[in-house]
Amino acid sequence: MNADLHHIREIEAVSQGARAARDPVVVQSWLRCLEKHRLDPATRAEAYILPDAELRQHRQRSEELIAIARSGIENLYALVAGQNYVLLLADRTGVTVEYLGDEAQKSALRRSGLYMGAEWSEARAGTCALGACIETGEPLIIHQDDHFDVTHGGLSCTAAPIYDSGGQLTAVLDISLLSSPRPRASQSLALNLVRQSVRRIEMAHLMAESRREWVLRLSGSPDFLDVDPEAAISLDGAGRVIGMTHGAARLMARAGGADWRAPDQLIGRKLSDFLNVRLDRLDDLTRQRPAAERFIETRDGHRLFAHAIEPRRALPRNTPAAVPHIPAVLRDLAGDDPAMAQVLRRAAALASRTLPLLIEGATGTGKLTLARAIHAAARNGTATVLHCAGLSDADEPMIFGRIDGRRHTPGLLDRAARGTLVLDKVEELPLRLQARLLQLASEGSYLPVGGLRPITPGLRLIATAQGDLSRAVEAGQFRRDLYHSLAGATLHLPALHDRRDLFWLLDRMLAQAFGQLVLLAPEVPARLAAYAWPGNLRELARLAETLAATLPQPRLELADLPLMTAPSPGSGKESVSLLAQILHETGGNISECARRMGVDRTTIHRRMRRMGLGKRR
Ligand SMILES: Nc1ncnc2c1ncn2[C@@H]1O[C@H](COP(=O)(O)OP(=O)(O)OP(=O)(O)O)[C@@H](O)[C@H]1O
Repeated sequence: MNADLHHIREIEAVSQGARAARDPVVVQSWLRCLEKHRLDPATRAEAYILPDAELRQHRQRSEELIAIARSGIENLYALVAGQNYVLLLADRTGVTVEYLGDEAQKSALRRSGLYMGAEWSEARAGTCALGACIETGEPLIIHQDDHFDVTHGGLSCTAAPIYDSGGQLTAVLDISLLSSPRPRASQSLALNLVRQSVRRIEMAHLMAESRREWVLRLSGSPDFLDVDPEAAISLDGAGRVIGMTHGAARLMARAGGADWRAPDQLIGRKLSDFLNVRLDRLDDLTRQRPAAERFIETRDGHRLFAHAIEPRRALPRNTPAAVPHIPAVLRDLAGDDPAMAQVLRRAAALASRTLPLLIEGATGTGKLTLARAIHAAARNGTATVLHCAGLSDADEPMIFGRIDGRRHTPGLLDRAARGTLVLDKVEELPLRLQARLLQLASEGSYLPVGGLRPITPGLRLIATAQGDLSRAVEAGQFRRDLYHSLAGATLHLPALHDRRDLFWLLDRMLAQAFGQLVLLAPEVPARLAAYAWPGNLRELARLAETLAATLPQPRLELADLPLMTAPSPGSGKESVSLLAQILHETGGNISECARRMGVDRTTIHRRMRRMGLGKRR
């Protein structure tokens, strides 16, 4: 019987209750394919690769995870170098958002779906390691004809789930081979490696999140406790669990008779429900004492070794969990605006990493300013800006330097070494220079003009683009490979008319330019809010400068404003005072009103008095 037919018959037999000589996870996945996903084993489906725009959305949602997982993935890839393994990081829907594979095998890998953007959900691809791992939440191997669809019958795939610190499955790490030895057991080492990488990724994630909390790291043996622990738990000031690695979730579930699949049975509970540890004795478990003396017991009687790590800045006991630290250079870029707060939180998390960043936004939204602030927040060296608009092929030596015989004329990249290179308006880069920059973006090195040996300048790359760079890719104006290399993480800056901190920004700009606080007449805010600000922050900054030069006194009247004719999209607020409107929307809640307008409560009271608005209930 032909092998494909044999495979289909085996699946049919399993569906009718026959016992199969297969790993039970494979059998259960086959049954899900038939019953839940309604797939037909006789229908072949090639690997599905998402269109670019959709992939981009998936990558954006996973950016922080990719940033944290990247070094773990790279280490794993280095461990299996030369053995034809491909590494895929998929989000929780099964879409590959990060990929490391051999360039030489690229087209074969793409055809087989071991590639960026491939969707490996069980519902789409049938039994496969990524899909089955998402369905079961467990590490597993799907080897050759374990795959439901015969199309994937040559692949051997091993995957382990990555859980976030709240206990939710957030991604899957997969290590795959296009062709592998016949015995399934050949992949046992791969399973251990991928498990270990995932454990370290989760650990790095938890540690990055928990700088201001106590973290308790645990291990069955004291030997690797301080360098490579098995599990970790973060705690609030009252000794309640606020975060955990998956290893810790399993351990606590076992110790406390809870279900690790129900994280709410673990998060928020007292640590003492699971471990015999007193919160006031955590100090005894720090590295002040030798690891072998730091043992504790679980509630179900297992001995573990523990390593308690103090909060970076201790919080008073019983205070709620602290907000992540955002360096002042970044915090200074916005008032109280939720979209900006999110951008700045992500920027702070990404600042100290080497991952290339892409900052997108309309003209004047502050892309270059943000790029410089990210550099200032974390890196030594200088931030060098390459203005891509107006560059031509003739600028190659200016950028890459030139080697004539033994003479090296350094270029901009040499001068930028060990700092940050900002590629400003990268969408304007001519195609030839895009090709030249690809090596820098993907491998970190470049060839000077006339040079034979690549130079590795140790640069962090930040690119800025006006609008959506993926559109330029789709229009064939920007290289796709360069785009993927640059967009390690993407930050989107909102347009000014969508920001809630317009008045905070204006107050600050006017105060700086005028030398003291400038009061706004009651009608002014509504007029400013009704305007579209097509030039965004640049336009606001210019307005502040002009006003500061022309205002006779520190008070801004409607008549002082220039003619501003572009109405804000959908605002219709021209005739309504913004303050009155927000007061109405918030039911007269002064604090909320102050928060929304990006000013303090006294300012609201003062403006209300000036506008003759009584305090409403
Ligand atoms: N966070 C901010 N607070 C106050 N002013 C800002 C801020 N960001 C930018 N600006 C002002 O806006 C101007 C434009 O900023 P920037 O050059 O960073 O924008 P951009 O998005 O890179 O612009 P473009 O795409 O048009 O080159 C700056 O010169 C500065 O005056």
